[in-house]
Amino acid sequence: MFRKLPNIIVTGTPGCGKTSHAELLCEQVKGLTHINVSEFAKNNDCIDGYDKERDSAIVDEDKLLDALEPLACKGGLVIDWHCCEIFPERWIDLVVVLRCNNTMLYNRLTKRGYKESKVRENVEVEIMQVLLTEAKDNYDENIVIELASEDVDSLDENVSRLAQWVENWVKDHPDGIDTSL
Ligand SMILES: Nc1ncnc2c1ncn2[C@@H]1O[C@H](COP(=O)(O)OP(=O)(O)OP(=O)(O)O)[C@@H](O)[C@H]1O
Repeated sequence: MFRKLPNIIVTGTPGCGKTSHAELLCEQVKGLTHINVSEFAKNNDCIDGYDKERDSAIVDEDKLLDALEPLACKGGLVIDWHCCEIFPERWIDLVVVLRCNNTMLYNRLTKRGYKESKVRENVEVEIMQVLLTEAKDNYDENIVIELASEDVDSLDENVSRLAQWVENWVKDHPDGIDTSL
C-alpha cells in the first residue's frame, strides 16, 4: 500500500493548543483526519485504567498502535497527543511541537478547572521543554518543528504554514510512500 498524504504529530503540553491546531488544519486541507488520541483510545477500547493522581485515563499503548496502524498506512493523519515517542518513526513525516508562554498556559489550564497541582505540573513540563526534548530524542531533528501557540493570529499563521507544508509534501511525493517497507 502507498500513502499519498503525510502523517503529522501535533504535540505539546496540555493546553498548548494541539486540538485547536489539528481541527483547523483538517478543516483547511482536504483528506486529512484529526486523531484526538484520548478520544480515539476511548472509542477503540484502548483504555487500561484510571490514574487518580493525574486525573486521567491510562492508555494501553500496544492496543492503541494496533488500532491506528491501518489508518497510519493510509496516511493523512493529524495525531493530537501530549506524548509522541510511541509512534513508529516510519509512520511519521512531521512532528509539530506547540509552545506556550507559562503565564498564558497557567491561565488556560486554570480556566479549564484543573486542580492547582495539575496546573503546576503542566506548567513545569512546559518550562522544562519536556515535549520538545521527547520529539527531538525520538525523531530525526529535521522533521521536528517548534511553533508558538499564543494567540489567534499565531494559530492561523501556524495552520497556513502547515497546510503549505502538506501541499509541498504531496508535490514532492507524486507516487506516495510505500507503507509495506
Ligand atoms: N493559539 C491560541 N490562541 C488562543 N487560544 C488558544 C490557542 N491555542 C489554544 N487556545 C485555547 O487554549 C485552550 C486549550 O486549547 P486546546 O484544547 O486546543 O489545547 P490542547 O493542547 O489540545 O489541550 P489538551 O492536551 O488538554 O487536549 C482552549 O480554550 C483554546 O481555545
